[in-house]
Amino acid sequence: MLSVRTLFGIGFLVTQQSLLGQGHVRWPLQLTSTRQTVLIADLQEEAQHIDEELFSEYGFSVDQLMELAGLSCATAITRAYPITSLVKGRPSLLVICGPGNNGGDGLVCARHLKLFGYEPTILYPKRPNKPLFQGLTTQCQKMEIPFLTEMPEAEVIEEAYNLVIDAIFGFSFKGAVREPFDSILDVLKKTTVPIASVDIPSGWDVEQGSADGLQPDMLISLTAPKKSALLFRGRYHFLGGRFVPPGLERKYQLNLPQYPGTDCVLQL
Ligand SMILES: NC(=O)C1=CN([C@@H]2O[C@H](COP(=O)(O)OP(=O)(O)OC[C@H]3O[C@@H](n4cnc5c(N)ncnc54)[C@H](OP(=O)(O)O)[C@@H]3O)[C@@H](O)[C@H]2O)[C@H](O)CC1
Ligand SMILES: [K+]
Repeated sequence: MLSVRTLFGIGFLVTQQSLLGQGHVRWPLQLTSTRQTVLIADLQEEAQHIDEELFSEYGFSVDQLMELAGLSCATAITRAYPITSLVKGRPSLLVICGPGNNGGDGLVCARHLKLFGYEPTILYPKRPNKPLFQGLTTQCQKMEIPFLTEMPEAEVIEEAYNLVIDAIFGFSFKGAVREPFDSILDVLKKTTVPIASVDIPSGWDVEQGSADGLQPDMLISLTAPKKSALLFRGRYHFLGGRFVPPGLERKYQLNLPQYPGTDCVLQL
């Protein structure tokens, strides 16, 4: 059971509901599980600022961080759903990629999962006309990962796949879901196959979540859990994206937990 604590000099406990009702609660929010306590990127803009500073002030490139983010996701999936635990005859997975960097994380994740012995299939309906995403698509094709041309029905997903990886939207999602992703999310809400969401369950408001939205079995928070992660009710919550320099961690008071040894993921 998750509990939430705000620390405004003195610590006191509040309920999740009352906390989430306050749109402008500032840092730090804590997310406590039986394993770890981590602080949460409270506002959508803060998650975006951290991301921008990694590129502008700290000299990273998008493809570098995306590679580490996608590798974290693939590694976390191997921990939660080892091949030996999968119920279908083949270790088949469906990876659904959106039009932004969250979708890029999904492509990288699919490539690593293939190397780890899984059989991913990708749905990538809206592809940005940028060399980064074209390169990631080519890499997946050369890894002999099939691409679907349309979203399968919920029953087909249930028959064919052990897990759906939701890499549709991350922290830049805003407003009502536009097509084709609206129909895709409707199908995902109907399926009983477990869903692993990259960074944020797609369709959820980054801060407020979504009462009637996806209910993934797994969430892989990247850099730091976002505020809506307080509403995650699935079985597996992992932290990934082990690339935050100490100065940035101090500036945003991230107080990230220690990753064990050389691991790129941590179960929360
Ligand atoms: N620092 C890190 O932790 C890193 C995280 N990474 C990953 O990047 C995403 C954030 O990526 P970003 O490209 O900023 O945004 P998204 O992937 O969340 O989505 C942007 C696209 O989504 C479209 N969009 C937005 N809202 C809607 C909507 N309501 N309906 C349909 N489509 C929507 C938007 O389209 P526009 O037409 O508005 O342009 C964009 O195309 C983060 O969450 C991590 O997963 C990086 O990989 C590395 C560093
Ligand atoms: K997502």
